[in-house]
Amino acid sequence: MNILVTGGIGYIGSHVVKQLSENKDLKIVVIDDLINNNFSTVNTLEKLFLKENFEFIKLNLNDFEEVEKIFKKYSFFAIFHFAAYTQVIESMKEPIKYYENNTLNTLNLVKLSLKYKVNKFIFSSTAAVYGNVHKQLIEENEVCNPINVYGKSKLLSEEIIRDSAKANKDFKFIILRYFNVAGASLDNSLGEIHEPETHLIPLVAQTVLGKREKVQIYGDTYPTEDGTCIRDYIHIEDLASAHIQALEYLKEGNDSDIFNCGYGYGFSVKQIIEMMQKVSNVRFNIEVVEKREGEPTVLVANSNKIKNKFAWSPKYNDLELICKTALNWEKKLMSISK
Ligand SMILES: NC(=O)c1ccc[n+]([C@@H]2O[C@H](COP(=O)([O-])OP(=O)(O)OC[C@H]3O[C@@H](n4cnc5c(N)ncnc54)[C@H](O)[C@@H]3O)[C@@H](O)[C@H]2O)c1
Ligand SMILES: O=c1ccn([C@@H]2O[C@H](COP(=O)(O)OP(=O)(O)O[C@H]3O[C@H](CO)[C@H](O)[C@H](O)[C@H]3O)[C@@H](O)[C@H]2O)c(=O)[nH]1
Repeated sequence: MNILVTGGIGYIGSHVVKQLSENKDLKIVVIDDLINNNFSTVNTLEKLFLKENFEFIKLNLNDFEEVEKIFKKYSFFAIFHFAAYTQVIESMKEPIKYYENNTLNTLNLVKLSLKYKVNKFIFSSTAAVYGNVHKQLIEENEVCNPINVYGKSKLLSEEIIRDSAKANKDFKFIILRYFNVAGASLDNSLGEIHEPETHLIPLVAQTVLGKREKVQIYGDTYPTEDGTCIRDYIHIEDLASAHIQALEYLKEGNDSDIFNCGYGYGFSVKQIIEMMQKVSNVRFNIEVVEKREGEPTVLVANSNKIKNKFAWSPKYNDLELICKTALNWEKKLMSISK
């Protein structure tokens, strides 16, 4: 069974590919343009597979002709579509870049899926599609009102996928709306590599290790207990296993659906910093700076739906473990780069 994974060398895609490697009946074809220069991840993943079960193709999805050749060559059973740009601030400054990569390239993949009858489409969406929801826990049927271009580019992709499924009854999708993904694989073989890094947990880990001078808190006057924003941090291994379950769910003949991926409780920026201080036993400099543009105050998932409909029960919903694995991974990256 051939499976296409776009963005399979990235942070989340690589963990999913690793878990997919446990099923020896699958051939995984990864398309990735290596925008974060994570060549080492290609080697790590290649080692997990028999030669005939894995193929890495360095290609940009905007090369529609080449992408179509790949669809023609393999009759894909399913697609996991991770490839995207993911930086909220950049998306506000360069909207076209985001609509092209995140929306237009998704449209092309859906078009090719319909043409080549690839009927299982698993899409990486984001909690950023919700915008500022004034509820403690966000359900999937909440009205989506994204407040940044990144979130809008993903919501438009969702609509393309949903409308295509409405019009083509064989085409099924699972949209996974990830909350804040964090941590590294427990065996420390894979982790987060972003160029530049913008996510809070790896930035704090890099500060612990002396790679950065200080941690900046983007605003401490939000209407929360300690004034900093709250997010629902999900461990990467649990998020990856949700994808394996999504594929199973479609294989069992279930209908298309949308699922939040989070644990259902949130931590503030200050709580993350405190936990990193605890696990590392290192004090570091902290500076409160301006709020970031396009920043929701609280994003926490109601995760009942995924827990009830998938055979998914999170194993690593432990902030200490998330911070420890993130820190171990940053240590490894630093020792390699020395
Ligand atoms: N990391 C998070 O917290 C988070 C949260 C919500 C949603 N997401 C979504 O999850 C997906 C994966 O995120 P990630 O953190 O692993 O990002 P990442 O940057 O680590 O991985 C994305 C991968 O896609 C590739 N890529 C991007 N555009 C491409 C293109 N046009 N052609 C070929 N390859 C391309 C990159 O080279 C990269 O390897 C994205 O769709 C993102 O929007 C991530
Ligand atoms: O140096 C930093 C970095 C972040 N933050 C704060 O920490 C929180 C988490 O920020 P991240 O940048 O780690 O993550 P975001 O919540 O901005 O965004 C992430 O989660 C979103 C969904 O919740 C989207 O999916 C998006 O792709 C993904 O980057 C935010 O309140 C942010 O303001 C800081 O205070 N200082």
